[in-house]
Formats: sequence, C-alpha cells, structure tokens
Amino acid sequence: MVLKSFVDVHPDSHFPIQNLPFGVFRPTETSPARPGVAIGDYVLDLSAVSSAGLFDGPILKDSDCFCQPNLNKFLALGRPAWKEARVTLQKILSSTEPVLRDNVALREKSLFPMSKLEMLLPTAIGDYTDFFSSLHHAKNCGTIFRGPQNPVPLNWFHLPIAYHGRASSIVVSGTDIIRPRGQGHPSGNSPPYFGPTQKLDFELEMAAVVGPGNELGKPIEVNDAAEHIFGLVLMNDWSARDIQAWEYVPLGPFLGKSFGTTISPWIVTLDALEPFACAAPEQDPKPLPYLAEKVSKNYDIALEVHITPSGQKDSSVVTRSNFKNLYWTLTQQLAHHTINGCNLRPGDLLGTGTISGPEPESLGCLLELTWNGQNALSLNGITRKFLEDGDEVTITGVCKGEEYNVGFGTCSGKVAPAPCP
Ligand SMILES: O=C(O)/C=C/C(=O)CC(=O)CC(=O)O
Ligand SMILES: [Ca+2]
Ligand SMILES: [Mg+2]
Repeated sequence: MVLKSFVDVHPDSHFPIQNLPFGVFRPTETSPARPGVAIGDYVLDLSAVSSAGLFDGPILKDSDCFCQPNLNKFLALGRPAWKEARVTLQKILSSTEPVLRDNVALREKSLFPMSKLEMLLPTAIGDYTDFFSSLHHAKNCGTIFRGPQNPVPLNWFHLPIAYHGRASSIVVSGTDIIRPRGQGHPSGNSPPYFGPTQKLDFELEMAAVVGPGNELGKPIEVNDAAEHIFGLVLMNDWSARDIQAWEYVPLGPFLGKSFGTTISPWIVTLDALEPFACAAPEQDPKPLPYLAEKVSKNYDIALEVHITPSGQKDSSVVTRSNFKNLYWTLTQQLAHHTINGCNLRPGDLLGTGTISGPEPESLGCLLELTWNGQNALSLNGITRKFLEDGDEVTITGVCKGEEYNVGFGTCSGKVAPAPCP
C-alpha cells in the first residue's frame, strides 16, 4: 500500500507525502518567517507543529530548530535529526493518523494554502560554490570560449573544477534579475565597451544544501560525504556571457555571474530522492583515491527550462535535460571542496554546474543552444539569441515514479532592465 496523506494531493503534484521538501515562508507580509514542508497545495508550519509538541522523538523534542527564521539550526543537527523529522511528519500527515487530521484548531493554525503565502530563502547562505560537472557543458563552453583544440582541459577529468560564487546575491524564485552592466570585448585589438550586457543567459543547475559541515583543517571523507548533504534545490546561475568572456582570464568567473543567482524555495531531501537514485557514469581515468567512492550515485531528475518571452502569455520549452547527466557526483564535489581543509558550514550551497546532456535539445544554457548567438532559437515564432528585458525563465525538476512524483516545484526569474547610466 502506498502511503497517503489526509491532505488531498493531486496525482501530478510534486509534493506528495513521500516528498515533504523543507522551505521557509511567511503566511502574511507582516508575520515572522518560519520553516515549513510542502504537502500537495499546502504548507505545513513546522513552528506550529513543534509548539503543539508533535516532534516527540529524542533529538527534536526539546529543540527550537523549527522556531527559527531559517533552516540552518536544523541542518546543523545532521541526518539522525532529518530522519526523525521525516518519520514524524509522514506519520502526522498520513491518512490513518488522527492527531492532526481530526484536530480542526491545530489544522487551521498549521496548514496554509501555498498560493496565499510568501516563500523566502530557506537558509542563510554563508558561502556558495559553483562546480562545472557536466562533460557536455564543459566541452561546449571550451569550444566556444577557447576553440575546438582541446576544449576540455586535462585537469577536468581528475578533479571537479569549481569557482567561488557570490552568496550575497542569491535570491529566491520569483525575484526579478536586473540586467547587469559591465565591460565586454568585441574581438581582436578593439577596445572594450561598457554598458548593459548584450549576452544575458540562464544556466540550468541544481545545488546541494550542506548539513553539519566540517571543522577547519578536517576534510570530509568521500564515503561520508552524503551525511553532509541535506538535499537539493533547482538553481539558475544567470550569466552575462560578454562580461564573462572578457574578465575570466586568468582567475575565472566574477562580475559576469555575481549579479544574481536564483534558487527554488523547496529543498528536496536526499531521503526523498533515494527511490530515484541511479548509478553515476563510469569515470575514466579512475579518480585519485580521495575521490574514489564505494557507491557512485546520481539521481534520475527530469529537468526542463521554459522561457516566457516579454509581453507573451505562453512559455516555450527550450531544453530538457536530466541530473543524471553529471559526471562528478555531489559527494565527490563535497569531498574535493574540503580536501585542503576548507570548512563547509550548515546552509552552504554547492551548485552542480550547468546540466547539459548529449543531445542538442538537452543543452543547459543559451550560450550552447544558440552557439554564442550564432543561431537564433524560435519560441512560438519569437526569436531569441540571448535574454531580453521582460523575459521570464523557469526551471522545473521532477522524479517521475509509478505511484507518485517527487518534484522541486519551479525556479523562476524575470529580467528587469539595466539601471539608467
Ligand atoms: O568554460 C568556461 O570558461 C566557463 C563556463 C561557465 O560558465 C562556468 C560555470 O558557471 C560552470 C557551470 O555552470 O558549469
Ligand atoms: Ca554555473
Ligand atoms: Mg550566478
């Protein structure tokens, strides 16, 4: 028998009782932020559940981790607490358990229609790193930025390459992204220009949310790394390709990326994703021992990007990809990040890098889809090489099971014009 909730959940919903993703919301503009889990079209307020004494397991019974404006304190408690919370929440939301189902007053205090509330960033993000783990993306970007001879650098096959992103400009889905201004360089010996980016792009990504983390100087072993990953969100690493191409030599992405990064509000836990785990690709050459894992795991998460062009009602799908296209696993990324002793802290965000697949329809950004603006895309008859002001980009992700889906909802942002000079 498949577990069912007393809350009505549509069969296509991303949020059945098997998912229970964690987020932070406020019921009204003036009420304080608090953690919640999504169930169907509702959000269950975890501060209310906690105040009612329903978290009665040994770790959570005396904890105030759900009476906080973000999930950091809960994340720091680690997997035993996450499992305990999931067991309690699946129990009190199930169709056969009366404690919440039959308590009208508590239900009114704790269950809110999702359409009427405001979702916030789920964690306070101290640090954000973005990896480069899709071979298809690395090959295509290498060819476009550096030419077809050796598009993938030799180090790529030996370590998960990354750059340090900017945590301060991470925003929750639904926030406008202001077109950045900056320097670009047309070609050859011509002087650089300055102005609003002419090559604004999205990047289809996911990101891991770090749990307990590690002390400075004490790396996390690759086979223990999953204990430090709470779950995943959808992510759009907005990129200004003209700024990026000019500035990145030799230190890597900077202002071409740091003007805004959007994440989805719901963190889907690794526990909820487990039924959709699959083998990660075979790695050749074999990684060094500190990156060699006993079990090399990916997840079968179908990903789509839709663009609604400025002034239009309808969106068009511009790419269909899958999380399982990644070469380096989340656990290898995390172990590599800490191998030099660098400390990760609860709530840190590790982007996977753009998730491009092998087919032309599965490329994860416009840079690849239009080959740096050489070929326009048609969106219901409207053409685009890069994003225009007013365009809205929406990423979705879902694991499709036989009896239920485990999904991420959406991650969207609309492009707002650059500030006047
Ligand atoms: O090939 C490059 O020089 C850089 C490519 C990127 O855009 C970097 C990045 O954000 C990594 C990624 O999303 O995979
Ligand atoms: Ca990126
Ligand atoms: Mg970014």
